[in-house]
Amino acid sequence: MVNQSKSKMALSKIDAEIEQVDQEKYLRQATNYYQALEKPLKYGPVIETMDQLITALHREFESNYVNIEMVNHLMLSYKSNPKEWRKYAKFDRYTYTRNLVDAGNGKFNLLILCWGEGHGSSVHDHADSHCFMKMLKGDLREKRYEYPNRPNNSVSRDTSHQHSHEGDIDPRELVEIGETPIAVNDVAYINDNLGLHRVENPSHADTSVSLHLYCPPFDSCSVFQDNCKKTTAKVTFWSKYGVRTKPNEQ
Ligand SMILES: N[C@@H](CS(=O)O)C(=O)O
Ligand SMILES: [Fe+2]
Repeated sequence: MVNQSKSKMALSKIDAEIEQVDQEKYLRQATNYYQALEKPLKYGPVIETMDQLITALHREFESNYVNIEMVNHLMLSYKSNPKEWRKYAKFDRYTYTRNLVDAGNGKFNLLILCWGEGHGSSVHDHADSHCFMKMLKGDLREKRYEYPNRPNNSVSRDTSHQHSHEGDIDPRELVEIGETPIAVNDVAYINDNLGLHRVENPSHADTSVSLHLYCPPFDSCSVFQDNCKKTTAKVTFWSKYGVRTKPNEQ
């Protein structure tokens, strides 16, 4: 009896692990074709509160074949209500903060990012994950760049066959492909196939708050300098579930 339930437990753990690997594989492949959805789906569910959003997201991630359009829809459908997210919104004087709202059973991360006046991120990628970014308060400006040295983009085409000579200026520079303001309740979407980005709060008078969903979750990404130099950066949490993290829990 004990043995039987033990082996059942072991099996279901293996099943769960397989399921996660398959979902991860599926999500990574979907970054090749998924673009973005600007308007909510016509017949999609209406999301009234942040709790409803979180419950609906969990449901969406139960199966391996996550409906990414539905994830976009859910993020779009929720209308920002500061009372619901205030407890996660913790600011730092010097940099934007990343505050974990929900770890999505290991399948996605939902975070609230708090941007002080003029705060911005460096140019970065999203570790082969999907990134949905919904504005909750204030303004953010997103600048996009081509992903350097990635097959099928012009940066790698332009430079891969060139030989550099002494005195040459390194031709590799990040190529900007657009700049978009993101308004409250809008959702911006990016993945590494669409490029890199850098996000900034352009206001010197007001703070901004955004809600980010990453799937699969990641704990490091790449950061790029103007000359395309790439380094790995660990991403940390300023708080988890509304509680400030200690340095060893970040
Ligand atoms: N992707 C960044 C925030 S942003 O600039 O899009 C992060 O998770 O820290
Ligand atoms: Fe980002």
